[in-house]
Amino acid sequence: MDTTPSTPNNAPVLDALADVLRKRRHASPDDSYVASLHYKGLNKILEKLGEEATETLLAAKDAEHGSFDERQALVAETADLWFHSLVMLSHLDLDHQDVLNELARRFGISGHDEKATRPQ
Ligand SMILES: N=c1c2ncn([C@@H]3O[C@H](COP(=O)(O)OP(=O)(O)OP(=O)(O)O)[C@@H](O)[C@H]3O)c2ncn1[C@@H]1O[C@H](COP(=O)(O)O)[C@@H](O)[C@H]1O
Repeated sequence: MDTTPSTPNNAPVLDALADVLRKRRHASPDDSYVASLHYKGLNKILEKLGEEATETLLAAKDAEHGSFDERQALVAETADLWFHSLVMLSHLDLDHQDVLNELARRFGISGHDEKATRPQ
């Protein structure tokens, strides 16, 4: 039985967001945060992504033995990280579907087994 998850339509928010991000490529940077990131370019997007990654790992440490609020803060930081990752992909003419396809391709392949097949 094929247990590979189907990617189409299992993430409607991501589909809708990717559409918005594409449309913001040529929008006015004064009217849109996403357009302002595209306008400033890849280095700015990567700087934001790095900041969000750091904020996420700090939030994860707080959440490890933390309160409900600290766990919610981790969810919010992770959403910021995902969002800025999606902006990066969009800036480079990629999107979440490319990543979901790669995860689907890997699905069910043990990381240990995959690593063992790599050239030495
Ligand atoms: N999901 C998001 C989203 N998540 C986070 N952010 C923004 O990401 C920014 C970065 O957060 P920070 O707290 O790091 O910002 P900051 O520290 O004030 O930033 P700096 O000025 O210091 O660089 C904030 O302005 C957040 O509002 C988002 N901005 C937009 N979206 C989505 O993108 C769509 C398009 O947004 P606009 O382009 O603004 O219309 C929206 O409808 C949403 O669906």
